[in-house]
Amino acid sequence: MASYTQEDDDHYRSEFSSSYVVGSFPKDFVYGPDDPDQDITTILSPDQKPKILLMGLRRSGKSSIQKVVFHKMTPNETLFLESTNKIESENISNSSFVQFKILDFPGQIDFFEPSFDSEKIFGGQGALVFVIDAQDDYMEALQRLHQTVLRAHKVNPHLRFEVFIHKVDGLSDDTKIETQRDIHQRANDDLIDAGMEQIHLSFYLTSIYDHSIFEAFSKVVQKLIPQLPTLENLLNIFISNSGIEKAFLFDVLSKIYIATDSSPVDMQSYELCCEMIDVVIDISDIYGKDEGVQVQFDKESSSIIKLNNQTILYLREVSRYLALVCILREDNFDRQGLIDYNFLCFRNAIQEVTPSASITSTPPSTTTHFLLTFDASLILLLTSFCTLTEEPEKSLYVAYGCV
Ligand SMILES: Nc1nc2c(ncn2[C@@H]2O[C@H](COP(=O)(O)OP(=O)(O)OP(=O)(O)O)[C@@H](O)[C@H]2O)c(=O)[nH]1
Repeated sequence: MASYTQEDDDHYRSEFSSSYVVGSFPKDFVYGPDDPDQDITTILSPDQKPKILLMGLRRSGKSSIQKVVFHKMTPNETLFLESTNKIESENISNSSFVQFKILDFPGQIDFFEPSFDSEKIFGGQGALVFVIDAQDDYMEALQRLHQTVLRAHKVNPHLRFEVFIHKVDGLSDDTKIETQRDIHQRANDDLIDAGMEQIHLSFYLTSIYDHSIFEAFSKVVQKLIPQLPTLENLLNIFISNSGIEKAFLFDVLSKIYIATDSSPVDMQSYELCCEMIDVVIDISDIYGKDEGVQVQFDKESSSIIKLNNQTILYLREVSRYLALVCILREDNFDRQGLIDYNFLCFRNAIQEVTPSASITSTPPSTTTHFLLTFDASLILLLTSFCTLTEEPEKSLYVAYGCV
C-alpha cells in the first residue's frame, strides 16, 4: 500500500482549500456581506430580520468581536484591523434559527447629528451591544452608554441592551469582579437619576482571547430566537431520556450555542464542546476526501471523543449548520443505540420547529418517540407527544408502554 506522503497531504489540503468538500459543514466562513455601496436606508429597510447593533467608543473592540465570532479571525490578527469609518452591515443567515443582521458602528459616530436617523437605526426587533474597553478609563464610555441607551429606548422600548465589559483578559480575577460591579452600579445609577430605572441592562465580561466572547454572544443571539423555549424543552427531554449530562445545540460556523438544556452551563464544558467542533471541522477538512472521491459528511456523520476522566463528548449533525454536542459519562455510552435513536427523534422534532412553523403561528403538532432505559435489562419505549405551542412547557406530556 502506498504510504501517505507530505506531497499527498499538500495536494489534499490545496484541493480542500479551493473547494468546500467536507459535506455539510461549510468551509468558507463568509456569510454573504451586503453590498458595500448601499446606504443606511437600504441596510435598514423595514422587511428586516432582527438586528444586532455593535456600538461603543473607538478602539473598544467592536470589529474584533465581529471578526473573531463570525469570521474565524484569530485574536492576534485583530491587532491589524483598521478603524471603522462607516456603518458596516452583514447578514448572518446560518440555520433557520440564526438569522439576523449585524451592524458595526464607527466609534466616532455622532448620534446627535441630524443625518443620524435614529428611527431607522434603533427601530425594529433586535439588540444593542455596547462594548466598553475595561483596560481603559471607562468614564467616557459610561457617559456614551447612557446617552445611547436613552436615545435608543426612546425610539424603541423593545430594544434589548447588552453591555460587554470587554478586553478583560488583561485583568486579574479580583479586578474583573470589581470592574463589573463598578460599571454595573454606575450605569444603573445614571439610569435611576434619569428616571429610567425600568431599562434593563445585561452585563457580560468578555475577551476575544478566550471563549467568553462566544458565550456572551450566544446569550445575545438566544434572546432573538423566538423558538428558544421549545428548543430547550426538546433538549431537556432528549438528555433526560438518554443518560446525557449536558447538551448544546451549536451553530457550527460561529460556535454560538443557540440552545442548551436547563442545567447550568459551566464554561469549561462549553469550551470543550467548542473545541470538539473545531476538531471535527479540521479533520473533515483534511481527510474528507478519499482518492479524489468526495466522502459525504452527511446527516449520519458523528464524532466521539473519549476523555481520560470517564467522560465522552458526542457530536451529531442536526442540519447543514447545526450540530448537537453532548457530554455524558462513559458508562452511559454503552447504550449508544438508544442515544442515537433518541437523537433521530430530536432531529425530527427540530425540523418541525422552523420559523415557517413558528410557535407564534398555528401550532404544528408532532409525535416524538424517545427510548428510555431504566436499568440495563429493561428498555421501555417512551412515546412523548410534543405539541409545540406558544407555551410549550405547559403542553408537553408523556405516555409510555413496554416493548
Ligand atoms: N487585549 C485585548 N485586545 C482586544 C480585544 N478585543 C479587541 N482588542 C484590540 O483592540 C483594538 C481595537 O479593536 P477594533 O476591533 O478595531 O476596535 P473598534 O471598536 O472596532 O474600533 P473603531 O473601528 O475605531 O470604532 C485592536 O488592536 C484589537 O486587537 C480583547 O478582547 N482583548
